[in-house]
Amino acid sequence: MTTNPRGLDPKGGSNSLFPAPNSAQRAAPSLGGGLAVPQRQPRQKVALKPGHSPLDWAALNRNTPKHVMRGVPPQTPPPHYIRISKEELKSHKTKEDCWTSINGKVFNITPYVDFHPGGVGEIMKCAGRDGTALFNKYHSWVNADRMLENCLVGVLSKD
Ligand code: HEM
Repeated sequence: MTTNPRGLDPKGGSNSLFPAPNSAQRAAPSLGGGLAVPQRQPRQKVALKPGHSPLDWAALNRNTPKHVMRGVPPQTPPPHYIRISKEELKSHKTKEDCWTSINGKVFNITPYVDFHPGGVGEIMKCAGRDGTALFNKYHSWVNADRMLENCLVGVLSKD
């Protein structure tokens, strides 16, 4: 049987494998030559409580008044008027009353904690303090501003 130059068999026979079984473009099965492919640890999946998917989080945001998500009285001025000191931030560090700061913004993450795909233990590491570095270490691609927009309490003061 003849094959074309790329080793493809137009009739789809056993020669049609591409890349060819011994090609350098294939990942090496293990030891013994070929390309070395770094083996990643399997992702540790966290089981969230029922009703805590990202879609449920979106629904909660749609159906809950903003001041409730912010955890503030209804007449509280909008977030850009509210300055929050580090001391004040520190006083909100329990699961029932949990704030964190990311990129200078202070969020009430109390309603979000049980929705966190990385688990409660992980997100609580940023409770009551600036969580920017931890946040970026694990998932700099996640858009916290968007995900937590209704939970924005105010702005972290510089002093
Ligand atoms: C308010 C802060 C946070 C928000 C909004 C947030 C949000 C998220 C989101 C959306 C994911 C899913 C990402 C994906 O599947 O691509 C995730 C996963 C994760 N988060 Fe967070 N997170 C926050 C804080 C933290 C902190 C402080 C830590 C660590 C100390 C952390 C550790 C993780 C880990 C380990 C995962 C799992 C990553 C994986 O499945 O590979 N997160 N988080």
